[in-house]
Amino acid sequence: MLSMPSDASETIAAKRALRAELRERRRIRPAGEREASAASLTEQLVAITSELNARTVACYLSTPDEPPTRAYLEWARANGVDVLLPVSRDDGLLDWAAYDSDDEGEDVLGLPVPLGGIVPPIRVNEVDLMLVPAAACDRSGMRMGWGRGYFDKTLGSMDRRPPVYAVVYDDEIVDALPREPHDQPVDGAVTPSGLHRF
Ligand SMILES: Nc1nc2c(c(=O)[nH]1)N(C=O)[C@@H](CNc1ccc(C(=O)N[C@@H](CCC(=O)O)C(=O)O)cc1)CN2
Ligand SMILES: Nc1ncnc2c1ncn2[C@@H]1O[C@H](COP(=O)(O)OP(=O)(O)OP(=O)(O)O)[C@@H](O)[C@H]1O
Repeated sequence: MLSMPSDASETIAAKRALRAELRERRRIRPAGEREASAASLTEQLVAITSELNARTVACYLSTPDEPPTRAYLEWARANGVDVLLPVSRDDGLLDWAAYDSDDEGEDVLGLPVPLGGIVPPIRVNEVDLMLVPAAACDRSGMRMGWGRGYFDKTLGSMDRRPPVYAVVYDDEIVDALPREPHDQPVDGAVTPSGLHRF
């Protein structure tokens, strides 16, 4: 792991290097390991949703390399839990769409999105739980994403924040991450091995 950088440009470079390493690690993660962890990740996502008695959650539609969320999303639909999913905009902000059909398209960055309607942006302020994608998080709760600041801006603009949990693989919880002033912390992480509160 990299040493802690001291100034802003070093921090940005350190994040970039770490993201490249994490992206590669996800890319080469053996399919067998991914599949073996999928069921326990789903159980953990269901457990935190049930524990918080969440009626509405924000989550994401996973890409093949990300910790898989689709089985959880199906559970949510079958159990009357409303789900909002992010749709990247090219101005750096997120729209949110309801998970109300299996039809998928791609957003401006090529990420999977539901083809249901975009909901009024205020709705994300009313969710009971946010399950956010991340590249890594550290034991103090710092989250590092994929480098466009979508979730920092979303979380930074919310005045009443629900519990926010990053969804990552176990080896993506690290001791310390390079940190910039705008970085928004999370309350914990959900991994295949369990729930981690920071
Ligand atoms: N499934 C899923 N949906 C999601 C996210 C996600 O992480 N996963 N997002 C979570 O925020 C948003 C999209 N975020 C993105 C952030 C960066 C890049 C990207 O292309 N990054 C550059 C590297 C930039 C850098 O290192 O500075 C790259 O990968 O080449 C793509 C999407 C919204 N939807
Ligand atoms: N609240 C904010 N207001 C304005 N710009 C921001 C804000 N948060 C982040 N940014 C900008 O977004 C860029 C990416 O930020 P950062 O590297 O922290 O993203 P990230 O957390 O990895 O990405 P994401 O949230 O999309 O997963 C930075 O260059 C930063 O200047």
